[in-house]
Amino acid sequence: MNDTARFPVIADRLSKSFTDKPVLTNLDLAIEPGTVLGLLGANGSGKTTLIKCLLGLLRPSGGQATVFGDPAWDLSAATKERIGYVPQEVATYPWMRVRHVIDYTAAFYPKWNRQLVADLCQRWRLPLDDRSGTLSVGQLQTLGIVLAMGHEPELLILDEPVASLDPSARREFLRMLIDLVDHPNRTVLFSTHITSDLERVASKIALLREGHIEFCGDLDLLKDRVKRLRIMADHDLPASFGIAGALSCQVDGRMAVATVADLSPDDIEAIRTTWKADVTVSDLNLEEIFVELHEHNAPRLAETELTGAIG
Ligand SMILES: Nc1ncnc2c1ncn2[C@@H]1O[C@H](COP(=O)(O)OP(=O)(O)OP(=O)(O)O)[C@@H](O)[C@H]1O
Repeated sequence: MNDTARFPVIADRLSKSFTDKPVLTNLDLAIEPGTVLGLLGANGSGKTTLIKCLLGLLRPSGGQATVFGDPAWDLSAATKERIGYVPQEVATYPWMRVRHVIDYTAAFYPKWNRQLVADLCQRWRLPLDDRSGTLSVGQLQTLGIVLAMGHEPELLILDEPVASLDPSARREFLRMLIDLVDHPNRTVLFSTHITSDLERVASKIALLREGHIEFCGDLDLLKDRVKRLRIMADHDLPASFGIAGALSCQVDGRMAVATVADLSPDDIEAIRTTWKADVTVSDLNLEEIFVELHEHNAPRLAETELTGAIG
């Protein structure tokens, strides 16, 4: 089986620049079927650009992307029927009533699950008789989700779909997402800044930084790779104290707190003996890892698998 048959979504050395500004640079990504892939990146890192390139809404400057084997820039109607997309800003015809927006969208699809749509509208209390132009931002976002779900897509691409949802609507949405992927061939690409949502529903995480996918894999693997060390030496540490490859390191007298990636147990033992120090190792949550990587302008994670667990 070739890769395009195995992976519903592939980006192969995908690049996208706007005039002379590179946003994506030789980006590689392959999403396995049945995955909820959480896409995480700083504002302006290129998440929407990547999503639009995958959907054929932007033409790449280099490389290529395929969705269900079709070139993303030239998706067939049959492939489009297998995709649901919730954009960052949902646009509808503002003069249409909500129920007419739904009927109008349903008319484009040979298969439409009216019961599912009715259930979702009821759960989210969508005012079906209101004109869509009068909906609040959050209501419009739920309508966008309903419209993307009606044809029961195999691939659902969500670009910050929950930013404006209230906590109960967000919880409902996450529950629905969990139900949705309880199906071996359903795949979800989910871009959001709400890391706790990703910890709840994402089976894999892709970190987008500096135009590349810096890490793509299980959240647990990412947590295994990035750890916090608290080092207490028996004498003051020099201001120049550092750990090779540390993402960040703060020194205060005898104590140092460092965030490290891919440090081996031998490296930790070396710190203990060199500095006659107690070293405690702790886990970080996804938000802390994200902040470490972005706020401290940390070096990129090496694209290697961890060879030995730290701890
Ligand atoms: N049509 C465009 N023309 C010029 N520059 C653009 C265009 N679209 C996006 N950009 C630029 O590309 C960069 C990436 O934007 P993009 O919207 O993909 O980021 P993002 O990661 O989705 O951000 P956010 O998290 O804030 O939504 C930004 O610097 C943005 O200004």
